[in-house]
Order: sequence, then C-alpha cells, then structure tokens
Amino acid sequence: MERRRPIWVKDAIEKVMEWKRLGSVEWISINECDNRFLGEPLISDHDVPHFDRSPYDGFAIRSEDTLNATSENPVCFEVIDEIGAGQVSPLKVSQFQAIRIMTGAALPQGADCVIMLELVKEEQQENKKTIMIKRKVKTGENVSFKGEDVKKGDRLIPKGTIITPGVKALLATFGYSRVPVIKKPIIGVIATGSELLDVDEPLEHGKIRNSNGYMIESQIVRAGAEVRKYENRADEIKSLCTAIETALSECDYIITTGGVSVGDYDYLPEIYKRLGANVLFNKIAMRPGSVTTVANLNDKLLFGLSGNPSACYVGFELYVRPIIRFWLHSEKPYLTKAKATLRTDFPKPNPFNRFVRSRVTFDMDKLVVEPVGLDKSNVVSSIAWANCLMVIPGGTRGYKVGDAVDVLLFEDQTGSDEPWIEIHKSSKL
Ligand SMILES: Nc1nc2c(c(=O)[nH]1)N[C@H]1C(S)=C(S)[C@@H](COP(=O)(O)OP(=O)(O)OC[C@H]3O[C@@H](n4cnc5c(N)ncnc54)[C@H](O)[C@@H]3O)O[C@H]1N2
Ligand code: MOO
Ligand SMILES: [Mg+2]
Repeated sequence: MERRRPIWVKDAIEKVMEWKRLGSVEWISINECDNRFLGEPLISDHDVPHFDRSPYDGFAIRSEDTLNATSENPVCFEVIDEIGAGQVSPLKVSQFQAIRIMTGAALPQGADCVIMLELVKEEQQENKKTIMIKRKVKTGENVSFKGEDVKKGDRLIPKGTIITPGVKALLATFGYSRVPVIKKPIIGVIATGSELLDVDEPLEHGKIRNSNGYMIESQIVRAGAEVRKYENRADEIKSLCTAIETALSECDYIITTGGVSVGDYDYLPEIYKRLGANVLFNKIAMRPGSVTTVANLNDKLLFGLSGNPSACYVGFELYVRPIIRFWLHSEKPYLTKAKATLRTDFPKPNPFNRFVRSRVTFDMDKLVVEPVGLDKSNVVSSIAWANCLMVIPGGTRGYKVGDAVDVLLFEDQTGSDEPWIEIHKSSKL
C-alpha cells in the first residue's frame, strides 16, 4: 500500500498559492453589490459636502453682527428668507439680517455662521419677522464646510475591499449606479460517496445525508465566490471522472468531498491519475484534514477535501478560502489571526498541529476562547457552534486555562496577509 508523505501546513498553503489567479472586473447594479469585492479603487471626484451647509435648524447670520450681543444687550436681526434642505436662497445676508435655515441647506451668501433655533427669541412685527440674539457667534460656528467630510481626489477605498453598508454609502455618494466588482470565481462542488442520501431522502441503515455539500456551498458563499452544484456521486470511477471533467470545463476551481484517503473505494487518487492532474500533496501534518489533497490540471485546482465533516470544513478554510480571496484581489486573503486566552484546560498532548473548532467571545477587554463539541474529525455538530479555529501547535503537551493561543476567525472580514505558520521544531511530520 502507498505510504503518504505528509508536508507542513505552511508548505501546503504555499503550494496551493502558487496557483493563485486574479479575477477580472465586471460592472453590476449598486442594488446587487453587497458583499462583493470592489474592482477599482474608490477615489472621490468631488468634495463632500460640495457646498458649505448648516448642520442645525437655525438662522444664518454674519458673526461680526453679534460682537456686542449679550443677555443684557440682545441684538435684533431681520429675517429676510426661509430655506429648507435642498433650497438655495437668492438673497445675500447683509448687516443685521438673518435667513431661517434648516439642517442640510446651503449657507446663503454673506453669512458665515449659524445660530440654533433654541438660542434665539423670534418676534413678528406686522409683516416683519425678527430674532433677538443674546450671545456672540464665532465665524464658522455651526457650519459644515465644503470638503470637511471628503476632499476631491481622496483615495477612499482600495480595490479588493468587501462592499459593506458603509462602502455602499460612499458608492452612492459618488454616483455609482453601476459598481465595478471582481467577477466571482465559480467553484464546482461534487460530494462523493455511495453512502450519501440527499437532504430530502429518508434515512436508511448504513446511509447518511450529504451534509458536506451544503456546508461547503455555504463556505464558498461566505468566502465571496459562486457555487456550481453538481449531483452527488457514488464511489464509481467512471462516472466520477466524467462529473469532474464536466465541472472542469464549467468552473474555475473544483471541490470534491470524500474518497481521498486510502480505502478501497477512495477513488480520487486514481481519478487524478486518469485526468493527468498533478497532485501537489495528499497528506498534511495537521488534524483534522490530514488527508486533504490538492491537484492542479492546467491552471485549475482540484481540491480533494476529506469526507469527514470537520476535516472537510477545516480543509476549505485553510486552503480554498485564500485562493478565493486572492482571486477577489484581497490583500489579506487568509483568515484573520488573533490571540485569545483559553477559558478551559486543553490537556491533550499534540504530536500534530491541531485546528480545534472553537468559539471566541469578548470578556470585557480581551478575547477568550474555548473548544466546542467533540474534537473528532468525523463529527458535524461542533461546526455549528464554532466561530474560529484554535491552533494547538504540534509538539506541545497541552494547555492550561489562561494560556494564550492563536485563533483564526471565520466571520471577521479583515483577513491576514499571511497564513498561520507552524514552528517546525518539535511537531511531527
Ligand atoms: N487506514 C486508514 N484509514 C483512514 C485514514 C488513514 O490514513 N488510513 N485516514 C482517516 C482520516 S484522517 C480521514 S479524515 C478519513 C478521510 O476519508 P475520505 O476523505 O476518504 O472520505 P470518505 O472515506 O469518503 O468518508 C469519510 C467519512 O465521511 C463521511 N462523509 C463522506 N462524505 C460526506 C458528506 N458529503 N456528508 C457527510 N459525511 C460524509 C463518510 O460517510 C465517512 O464516514 O479517512 C480516515 N480513514
Ligand atoms: O484527515 Mo483526518 O480528518 O486527519 O482526521
Ligand atoms: Mg475514505
């Protein structure tokens, strides 16, 4: 029987990333751009705001006219116009004149400050409106100046940034009814295994429902790519080979789950041979996911993820996600790394690097972490509670409450510019 040679996690990631590719740009409606990745840097083509405006409901006046205003000596101003946001007064504010102005309206000519409604006493004299002001107002007081938010020519958002609500607001501000985004890579998903039932089929003895396919689809969407779903395949070389060939012609990358280990019906290694694909590695010094296999055929990658659900999940996050994020022009394609404090003992000695499904939470000012559920590669239940992988480096004798550990976060969009890298010295290959 073939003995597989494991490689370090770091080397496996490097080998995968040698095949990284950059996606091209497409233009889509702003209504569809949420969570897409920006295809061009966003550079402002005008000041924001593009005119001086009032940040309050009040009166626009000349500060110099308030120099002598005190509560004992209030100064009277004549109200010559009234404007709401969107309106522009044709009049110029002259000595001891005021224009009633609402929040967001353009500051009228002649005025250099605004006094809030609450601070003046309004009076109606026959057909003349006046206000009494009892305090000095400084020049520029209560004015939102042209360009104070954004200056024309500012580089606001780099290419490859995920479009969040805030980024979308900027796109709208600068008139992008259509938005340049990176075209998503298309990832084909084929779940393999003669034991697999689909989600709507009743259970039978010895069979299980395909959960990996659905889980991976959801991981693909979270990473920012597009799923192309193929039928589940029984462990049968010919039909599997045909399915993968079809997927290769329709997708940028292919993910299979199951059939990559050394069992009698683990046909992926044979299929790679038949397709003429070049296997980059088929064993990694990590748990779970040690059997994760990646092969390239021309410029496409075939990710052979384990059938065991937790191994499959981890294999995706460590090896497929960065390929997707790089394609989307992210400068930080790897999972966000952080340090967290262990909330429980983790007494297992670890010959291999272990990526433990865990949950981080905030405890006042620090990040704390604890493993969730059963730490076995064939379990599905722990994945639902995990929001990170806690990394237990190989060669360690276990950890105690309060120890600091590395965590890789699933949901944080910041990312890292380099992956988690193992210290080789004491861990086993
Ligand atoms: N003699 C050895 N046996 C095994 C080794 C080994 O080195 N020597 N490695 C073990 C490890 S580690 C793992 S991980 C698994 C990997 O198995 P495969 O990737 O070949 O996957 P399968 O054999 O097809 O399935 C494994 C397991 O996962 C279940 N499965 C498969 N597909 C799905 C799916 N879509 N949804 C849910 N569950 C799925 C399947 O029923 C099996 O129970 O091999 C070990 N064995
Ligand atoms: O690849 Mo397996 O998941 O190492 O346990
Ligand atoms: Mg197997």
